[in-house]
Parts: sequence; structure tokens; C-alpha cells
Amino acid sequence: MLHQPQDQYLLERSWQRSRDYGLSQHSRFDPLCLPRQDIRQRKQQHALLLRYLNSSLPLFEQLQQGRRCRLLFADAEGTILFSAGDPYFGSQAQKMALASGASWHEQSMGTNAIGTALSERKEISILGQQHFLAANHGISCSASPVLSPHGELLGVIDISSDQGEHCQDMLLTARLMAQAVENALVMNQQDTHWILNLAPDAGSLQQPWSGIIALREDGELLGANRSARSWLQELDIPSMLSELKQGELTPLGQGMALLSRQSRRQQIAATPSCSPAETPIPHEVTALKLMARQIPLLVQGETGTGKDHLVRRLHQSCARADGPLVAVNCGALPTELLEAELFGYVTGAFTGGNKQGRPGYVRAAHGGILFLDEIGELPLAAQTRLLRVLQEKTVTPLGSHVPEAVDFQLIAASHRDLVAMVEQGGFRQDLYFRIKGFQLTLPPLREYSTDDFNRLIKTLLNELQQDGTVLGEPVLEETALQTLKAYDWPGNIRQLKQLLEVALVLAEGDKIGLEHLPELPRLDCPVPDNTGDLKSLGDRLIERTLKDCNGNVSAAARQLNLSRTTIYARLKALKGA
Ligand SMILES: Nc1ncnc2c1ncn2[C@@H]1O[C@H](COP(=O)(O)OP(=O)(O)OP(=O)(O)O)[C@@H](O)[C@H]1O
Repeated sequence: MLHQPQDQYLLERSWQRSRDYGLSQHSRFDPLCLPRQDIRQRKQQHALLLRYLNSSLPLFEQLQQGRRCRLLFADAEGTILFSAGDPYFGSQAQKMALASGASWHEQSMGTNAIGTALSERKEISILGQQHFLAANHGISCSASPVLSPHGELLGVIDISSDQGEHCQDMLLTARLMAQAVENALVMNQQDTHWILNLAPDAGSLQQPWSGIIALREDGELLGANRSARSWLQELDIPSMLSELKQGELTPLGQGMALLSRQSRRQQIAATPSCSPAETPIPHEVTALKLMARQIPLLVQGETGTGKDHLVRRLHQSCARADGPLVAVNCGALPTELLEAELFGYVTGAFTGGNKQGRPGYVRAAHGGILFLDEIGELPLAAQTRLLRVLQEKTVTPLGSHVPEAVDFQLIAASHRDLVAMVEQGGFRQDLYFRIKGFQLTLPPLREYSTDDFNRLIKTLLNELQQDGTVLGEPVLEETALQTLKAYDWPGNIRQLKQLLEVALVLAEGDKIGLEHLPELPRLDCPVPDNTGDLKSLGDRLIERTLKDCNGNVSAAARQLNLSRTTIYARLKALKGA
């Protein structure tokens, strides 16, 4: 891979800086690592950027298919805050140094792509021996700066690999990833009303490398991406706003311009809450369609299946995203205060109440979503009052006679069988029909398809990683994955998430194996002759794998890493049981 001559000067400058920092080529390789608390804090500072980067991972995977390389983001001080891709190249020390929390500032690491790109504010590849420290000669890295919508340096995106595996398009990939993140940051700024796209020709408009300018409703500039920044001085934005027609391609100097409205919906769609890497939640799209028509939703599902999680996602993506999400756990409210808390009260409504009165959860949800979790726990009196609120779309606080109009989307949830409650007289039938505009039932984890299960694991591991739980990218060994798949998960996603969190800590950045899942029965044990967890776990795994393989025993044996004889023996034992 060849370097431009100007890079040679840049390299010389960087080597000189490295010497000035007091480093020698054979200095000990001792990467500085931030304490976990500081990593978490820095990740929070860059939370939005990291989410956008995470949602751009499919782009990285597509461009670097199968190559043994690692994608990193380091902040403006050179500290790695994001790390994905193949973690299994380089020495053990380098593995740690290419994980979250490690610093690649030139001051401690000498010339290297991250530190040097930051010092020079330029993209650069540093290959093998171009690294100042001899300890880094085995790796090659390409880094591209990431700028904020105001042009400040936020950090760099870097792709690192073993020296022999590096190729020129890794720098291009780093640049594309940096542009994708910058564009998302520009387009999703608060108060963005107009987006102005600029490009040399119509075909390039809205490509990652085209210009993007974000404007407030009155035309005030909010920010621009790197391609648009060079145009900014020549543009008379106020007159463009009055001349350009929304949605129409218009010639502008040597190029083309397109003005479009940035709706809250588009913004949300561009944000990683809907990231392709995230697990699609069953019924999410249907629920959004129904919410657009204000149809009340009833979410049912066992504990931990993600009812609350679904409601939060729906809130982010629906037309009421700017309004409040008021989540009330009906089972947690003390019965004597329940009605006051829900419907509010006026001054002096009852002894012990707040002097100024309280608006109550129903009025607090005006313009947004009222999420009544565990609605089956509501006492009958409160059910009657709630029914009236839903029928009349008004609420009358305790101690008042004046009804107040309220407008909210109702979502109720329960893990109890409401139909049975209605039959037994514990839940009003008319209220049940009111809240059940449409019922969504979230499946228990044991009913997930293999693909959905794998995707969920990936999402959860990414999420836990973003929380700063571990250094390095966690990967599961096949046997561990199979064991997880075969388990029953009475606590569903909540239980799986907790278990993965423990496994991540135990694995200390290595692949998660069976030994890191101490709470689960193991699959690699011999067939037990008594019934119990282990037996049923093995049975279920065999059954499920055979089903996935359309009954093909050889294929199932390959997938489970067992011999065909073992599978037949287990099937025979099962039949005899
Ligand atoms: N689709 C998902 N992707 C990632 N995490 C999820 C998903 N669904 C649920 N979780 C996580 O699983 C945990 C349990 O989810 P949640 O609290 O929404 O379940 P629930 O059905 O409301 O439980 P309960 O009925 O016990 O209140 C939470 O930590 C949540 O973030």
C-alpha cells in the first residue's frame, strides 16, 4: 500500500513529536487504560455518536466482509470508546489496547493512526513499521477524523488489522463510516426543521459524501457536514429559503440543491433506536400504525418479555414522540392514594394532600402516551373512573367539579389473564373492551426462532458493551449459544440479559464459553437417566435443532457438535421415557 508524498512529511512530524514526548522506539508497550467509571462517563458524552456508529455497523460488515479487522472509535483525546469486529488478531496486550478505555494518544503510543490523525486533524494510514513503537509494528491502522456539525473534532474512526491483512480500502471504509456518523449528527440536531442537500449533480444528492446543512425553521444555521462546510460562505441561506421550493431539485451554481422538511418522524427513523442491528420487536410496526389512529393497545406477555421496552420504543417512533410518556405501574400504587395519583386533585381535596394539589398521571400524559402497566391490579372503583375518562376524554380531579379535556394514547399492559379476571368479576368487562383496541402478545423467549434469538443476543451484548460493562467485543462460543437457546428462560429477556452481563464479566473480554454460564445446566454432559433440568434441556435442544434441520440427523449432529450415534441414543432414550 503506497503513501502520498505529503504523508511522508506528516509521518516525520509525528515521529519527531513522539521523540519530543520522551518515547523511544523500544519503550515498553504499556497502554494507558481509563478506569471503568471514566469510560462510562466518556461514552455518555458521546452517546449519540456511538449509537449512530452502532447503527452503521452493517455498512462496515458489508465493506469488510470476512476480513480480520477491528473498527474503533476514539475520542478527541485518543481514548477508545467503541470497538467492534474481529477481536482475535494481535498480541494479548494489543487485544487489550484495541478495546474500550485504552489510550492511543501520540503522547503514550507514539506515531499511530488514531493519535496521528487526531494531532494532524487528517485521515491517515499507519502501516507496520511506520508506527513509532516497535511493539506496534505487527499491526496496520487507518483512521479518519469525525467532526461535529460545527466543525469541532470529536474523535476518529479507525480500522486496525494485522499488518499483512491491511488494505487501502480500509481507509475508505473509515472515511465512509465517519461521514455516515457526521451526517446523522447534523440531521438529527434538536430544532432541525429544514435540510438543505447540496451536490455537484442530481445523482450525488443524498449520498453520504454530498453536502448537508441543517436549519432551524427561521433559517438559522444549525450545522453542516464536512462536504457542505466549504460551501457555507458562498451561500445566502435566507434568500435560498425563500426561493427554493420544498422537495424540488434546483440548480445552484455548478451544482444542485434540494430543500426538504425534516420531520420528527424522519429524525427518529434516522436514529439508531430503529437500528438494523437491533432486534425487531414483534408487532412494533402494526402497533405504530394503530397508534396513528389513536387505537388503544393492550400489551400482554409473561414477565420480562419486553412490554415496557416495547412501549418506550413505540413512544420514540410515534407521532407523539415530542409529548410525554407517563408510565404508571398500577400494582405499585398504594390503594388509598391510587385515584388521587391517577386523576389528580385540587387544593385541599383531602387531608395530607399536597397544598397545591396535583395534576395526576392522566393529565400529565396530555399530548403523549399514558402507559398503565399491570392494569389488572386496578381496584374496581378506579376502573370505573378510568372508564369514564376514556369515554368522555375528560378528567375531573378529586375535589373539583370541572372536567378537563385530555388527549393521550392509551397503552395498557398486564401479565395476568384479563379475560379470566373479567369472568371472575375482578375486571370490568366494558373497560376490558375499551382498553383492548388491539391486543399484542409478546412471545416468551423459548418460542423465539433461532434467527430472532441470535439477533437478540447480539443486541443485548452490544447494549451491555455500550454500558461499559466489559472491554473488548464479546463473542459467544457455539456451544454456549446452543445452551442458551435450549434453556427455558422463565424470566425471559430480563433473565437472559442478567445472565449475559455476568458472563461478560467472567469472560474478561474473551469469547463467552460454557464455563462463563455457571447458572445454566450444561449440554456437553452425558445423557442423564433421571428427569430434570439437564435432561429436558438436552431434549429440547435436540428437538429444536432437528426441527431447524428438517429432521436431518447428520446436519443436526454437525450443528450440535455431537456424533450421530449420540443423537440416535438420546432420541431412543427420549422415546423410552
Ligand atoms: N427487544 C429487546 N431488546 C433489547 N432488550 C430488551 C428487549 N425487550 C426487553 N429488553 C430488556 O429486558 C428487560 C426486561 O424488559 P421489560 O421490563 O420491558 O419487560 P416486561 O415485559 O415489562 O417485564 P415485567 O412484566 O416483569 O414488568 C429490560 O432490561 C429491557 O431493557
